Amino acid sequence: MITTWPSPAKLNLFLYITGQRADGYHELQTLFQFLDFGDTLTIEATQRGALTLHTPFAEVEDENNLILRAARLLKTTALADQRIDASAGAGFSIEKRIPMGGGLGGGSSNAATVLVALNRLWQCGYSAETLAALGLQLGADVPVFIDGHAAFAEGVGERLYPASPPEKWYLVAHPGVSIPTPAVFGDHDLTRDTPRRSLNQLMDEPWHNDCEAVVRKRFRKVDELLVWLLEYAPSRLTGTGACVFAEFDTEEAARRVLELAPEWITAFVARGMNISPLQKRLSE
Ligand SMILES: C[C@](O)(CO)[C@H](O)COP(=O)(O)OP(=O)(O)OC[C@H]1O[C@@H](n2ccc(N)nc2=O)[C@H](O)[C@@H]1O
Ligand SMILES: Nc1ncnc2c1ncn2[C@@H]1O[C@H](COP(=O)(O)OP(=O)(O)OP(=O)(O)O)[C@@H](O)[C@H]1O
Repeated sequence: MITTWPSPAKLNLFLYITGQRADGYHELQTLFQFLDFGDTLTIEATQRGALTLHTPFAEVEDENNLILRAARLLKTTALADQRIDASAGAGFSIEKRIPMGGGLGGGSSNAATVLVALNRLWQCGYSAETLAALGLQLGADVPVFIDGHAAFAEGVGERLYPASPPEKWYLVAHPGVSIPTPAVFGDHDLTRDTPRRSLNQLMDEPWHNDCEAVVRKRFRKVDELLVWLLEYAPSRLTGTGACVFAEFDTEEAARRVLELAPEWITAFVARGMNISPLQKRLSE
């Protein structure tokens, strides 16, 4: 049977770096919200054993593609736990809409959707907590996509507390450059000592992203994009970039600005969602 699954994008509505662990990873305080915009995965569970991506990416070898890495991880784990046998297989196709290296979490989201969907299709019976722990091996943002609820996150993003920020309309814009996460986390000038605050305190204060200054300094196009957007609405970087978002109370207001966008800007309008489209699909 062929099934289709949403793989939504996320925004980091704020992102603060409060320290660095001994292993080099950065301690964050961030607020995740999903978008009603994302990729669509088509998955066919088979009994032929193989895990196949029918729509390979030009930019990523199959071996490294998070779709297949997530599928392999679940298969190995479920085989070891004797929840499936070696004949469990799957074929995947994806309609990719989320720009890569954009700070919209596309790779993590694809991995989460694969874990959740195969857990259902292969009837592995793992809990969301177990899937999130597995997913964390693939990327820091996988757990929030599995959890499916907007969340305040601490640690490297693995300690999640459900949150319900306003579901605003966003103009999300891509400046045409791809920014690797390690390039930003490795920058000497990055602010790494923002004091930790409670969620209540954070919700009451204006929201920022500690990666923004470094990204604006290193990537002129991101700076130009923010200068342009800030004329119209409060705007920030998401994740480690390259995408930025401007927030609006209505879809019409966001679309009016979209129409004014210069040609070099790729942009779309989407709504913030506190329950992810994947979560909604699961409860159908
Ligand atoms: C910053 C966020 O975009 C917030 O949503 C994500 O936490 C980044 O997640 P991601 O792109 O999936 O990043 P990962 O693949 O987990 O990590 C890539 C690299 O970034 C650095 N990294 C990542 C996350 C983190 N909290 N501290 C780090 O220092 C590490 O060098 C790591 O090897
Ligand atoms: N299925 C996939 N979709 C997107 N990227 C993938 C996938 N598989 C592997 N990757 C690799 O992972 C990298 C990071 O992808 P991703 O889209 O998660 O980053 P991002 O948008 O910067 O998000 P964030 O930094 O917020 O996690 C890509 O640049 C790509 O090389």
